[in-house]
Amino acid sequence: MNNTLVFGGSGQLGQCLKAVSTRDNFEGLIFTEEQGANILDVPSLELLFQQHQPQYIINCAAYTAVDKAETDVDIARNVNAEGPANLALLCKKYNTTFIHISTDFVFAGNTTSLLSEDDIAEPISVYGQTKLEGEQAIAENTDQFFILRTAWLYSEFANNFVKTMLRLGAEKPELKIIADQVGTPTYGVDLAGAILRIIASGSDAYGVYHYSNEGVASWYDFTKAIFDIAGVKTPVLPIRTEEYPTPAARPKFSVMDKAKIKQTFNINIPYWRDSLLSCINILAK
Ligand SMILES: NC(=O)C1=CN([C@@H]2O[C@H](COP(=O)(O)OP(=O)(O)OC[C@H]3O[C@@H](n4cnc5c(N)ncnc54)[C@H](OP(=O)(O)O)[C@@H]3O)[C@@H](O)[C@H]2O)C=CC1
Ligand SMILES: Cc1cn([C@H]2C[C@H](O)[C@@H](COP(=O)(O)OP(=O)(O)O[C@H]3O[C@@H](C)C(=O)[C@@H](O)[C@H]3O)O2)c(=O)[nH]c1=O
Repeated sequence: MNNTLVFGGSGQLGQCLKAVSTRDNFEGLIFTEEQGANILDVPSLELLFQQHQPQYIINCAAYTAVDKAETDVDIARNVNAEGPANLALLCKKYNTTFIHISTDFVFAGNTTSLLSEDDIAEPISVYGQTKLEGEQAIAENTDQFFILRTAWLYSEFANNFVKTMLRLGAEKPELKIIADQVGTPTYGVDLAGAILRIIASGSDAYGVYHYSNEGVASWYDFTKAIFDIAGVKTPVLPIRTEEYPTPAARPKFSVMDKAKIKQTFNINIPYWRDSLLSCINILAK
């Protein structure tokens, strides 16, 4: 059995990991937020590593408020860059494999071809910049790491775009949603399954991997699908990015190539709309 410390377990992906590990009888995950773990508190982290001698850690902890990060720069950098650096140093010291989650927002989004792991990352937001700094800090401080870049995460847990749209759809007479930002929605339960598969494989094919669901959508397409599946009749109007000003810029194109993770770990990735159906069915219960 692998001893795996999970950080950020109370967040969306952390809750997906709890649900999927229970569903699949995957043993050995230790959810450190239940003991108040803070990835910025190095002495407490060291005690956790000493106590559990983990083979793996999974870092789901992050500062994810994309717009707020533009003004909360120091906090975002602490959590997204300094925290992963702390964990990487301990992973090196304790011979632990580090599984870290990053984002499509490390890319500028000014291309139109599928983004591979080797493509240049040039973030256009503080959130994206601090997440990239976190990736770099990990690679500088340890060799045994898997960095999984994912995108547009949603699930039945915590706050996310699907829940926001269902709420706004019930409150507003119509919604205006950006149609010229294109990416791929990702069901957190699918991503959690992929993370557990990497651990189960025992693989040492360390490095950066892209994982989202299959297919392509704009935020507008995503919203139309949410309403279609959930039976929400509220009209949805497609708009340009300029018509919905936000503090943080977002990539216009962030569709990722998943060939590397599929081939390395023999993973089947569901089409985004199929997974959305599963999630909305659960939310409807
Ligand atoms: N959500 C999305 O759309 C996407 C997310 N990602 C990445 O996926 C990962 C998981 O995201 P998601 O689950 O949605 O994020 P959430 O915001 O739902 O969860 C983040 C978690 O991190 C915790 N946290 C914050 N600061 C600290 C700290 N100093 N020490 C310990 N825990 C801390 C939060 O706890 P608390 O609430 O108590 O502060 C929260 O439980 C992140 O790395 C994110 O960047 C990538 C692409 C898309
Ligand atoms: C609420 C709303 C949003 N939008 C647009 C704004 C934005 O471009 C897009 C998504 O909005 P949100 O702010 O909910 O999503 P956002 O927080 O930008 O989502 C991102 O989160 C981080 C953590 C990631 O890592 C990314 O992969 C991505 O999932 O939808 C509209 O066009 N109309 C609306 O009414």
